[in-house]
Amino acid sequence: MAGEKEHRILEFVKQNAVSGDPQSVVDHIDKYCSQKEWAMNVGDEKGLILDKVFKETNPSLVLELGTYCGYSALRIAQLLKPSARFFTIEINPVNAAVARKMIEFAGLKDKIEILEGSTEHIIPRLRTDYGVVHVDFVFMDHFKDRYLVDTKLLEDCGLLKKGSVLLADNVVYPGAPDFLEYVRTSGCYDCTNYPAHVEYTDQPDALEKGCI
Ligand SMILES: Oc1cc(-c2ccc(F)cc2)cc2cncnc12
Ligand SMILES: [Mg+2]
Repeated sequence: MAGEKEHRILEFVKQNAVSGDPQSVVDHIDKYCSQKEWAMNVGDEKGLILDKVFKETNPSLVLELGTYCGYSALRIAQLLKPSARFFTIEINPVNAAVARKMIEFAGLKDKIEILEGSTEHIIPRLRTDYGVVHVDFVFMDHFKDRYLVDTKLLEDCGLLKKGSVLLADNVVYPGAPDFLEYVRTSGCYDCTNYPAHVEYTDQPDALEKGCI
């Protein structure tokens, strides 16, 4: 049944991590998913790259595509400046429900706005429904076949500006070849590749940064 593993991850966190301590929650998700059941969190190795790129950007408006259980949302929310706003979009209602409970347990529910639905539906409504003018930092970690179309949707909605940063997970495995081709050849992005591995494995993967 969809969602069972995600509920087991949440239960392990609630039984073992320190309530109100986001890093304890992040560490315990990594512990469970590296020792008990693999799950598609960005993980500790790629998470440190996410942290580094995020800190270099110091964004005021952050968008994540693909919340899952809230792991990367917690990493990001720990680094947000006080005035920043952070939206994360999750299409799967079971994952969104687990993420809400995970984020509440970590004590960061006031920092993170989880938007439940498709990127296709929500991105065009960010300006009218949430007052978003521009997005400074986008972490892409959702369906790989949505990376390119959602990048173009963000462009077409006027949500990206000079200085906006896209950071995409899994550009090697499972891979997002059309997205990579576009950001590297469109002439609009200055790209950097960060080689790493699929979370909790030795399978090669990478993050790709595209700066406007
Ligand atoms: O980080 C990720 C990894 C994998 C994945 C799946 C199967 C496999 F064998 C290896 C890796 C899938 C993802 C889907 N959405 C977001 N992130 C993901
Ligand atoms: Mg991923």
